[in-house]
Amino acid sequence: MASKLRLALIQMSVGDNKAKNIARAVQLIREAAGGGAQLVALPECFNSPYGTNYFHQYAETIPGESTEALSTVAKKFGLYIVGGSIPERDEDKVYNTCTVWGPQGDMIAKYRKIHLFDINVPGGISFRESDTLSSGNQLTTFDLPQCKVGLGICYDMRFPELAQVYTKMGCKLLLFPGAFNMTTGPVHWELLQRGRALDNQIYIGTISPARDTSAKYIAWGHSSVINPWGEVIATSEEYEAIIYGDVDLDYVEKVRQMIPLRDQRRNDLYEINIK
Ligand SMILES: O=C(O)CCC(=O)C(=O)O
Repeated sequence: MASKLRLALIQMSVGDNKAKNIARAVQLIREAAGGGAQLVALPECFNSPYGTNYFHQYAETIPGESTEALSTVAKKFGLYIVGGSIPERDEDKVYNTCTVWGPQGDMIAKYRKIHLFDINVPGGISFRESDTLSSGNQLTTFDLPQCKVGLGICYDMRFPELAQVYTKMGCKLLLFPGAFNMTTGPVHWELLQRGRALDNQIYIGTISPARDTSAKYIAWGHSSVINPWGEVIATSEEYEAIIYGDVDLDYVEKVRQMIPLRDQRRNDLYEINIK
């Protein structure tokens, strides 16, 4: 089994014109293909500004115009694409949904954010996704030739149980499209990723939109790849950028041999269960 995987994280600028957002995503995916990426990942809400007042307006069904574009471009360049997320309409509900596309243009996974972002930090940020979004109810993984990959979206990263369960399912890479903000981003964004990577001895990739200081919700940026040793191996500032990260699956095993947490767990005293 191949042990190397080149990721490209597309930290793209997202505006209020959906067609332009989709076109920009396609353009940057093409560029990432030229850069040798085997898997390209987009940010949370890549086709719509992030905000409860936008989700219904920008929501579409799957298939729909955004996901059709991803399918076409995945096939054209023979790539895996993790389509960040879009507001997905399904009957009377809207979800924050990530779709994954294989090199033949087929949808190989669909994940609906399971932990909705409802917080209130006085003087900082107050947000209630649950005012307009419904939560998904399923963990989701997909298989690459190199490894199994687990999916989460943004706030999902705060729940260590999710990453632990994915690890138990055999994932060696977790991807979190996410748009942290100017209150929680500076303190929590990198710490959470490094924590999840280190706890589980896996790779983590996060994909943010670029920062737009004129937007109502200002994204933190700083998309990154973390290795199983807890190191940041690729990252960025807040601007639009493609971040390449080279994942080495053999290194996962090396780290697990050096610090053999998996054999030292006290499953006689505690255990993470998969429902
Ligand atoms: O957890 C946070 O601080 C930010 C989460 C978020 O922005 C989201 O889930 O979309």
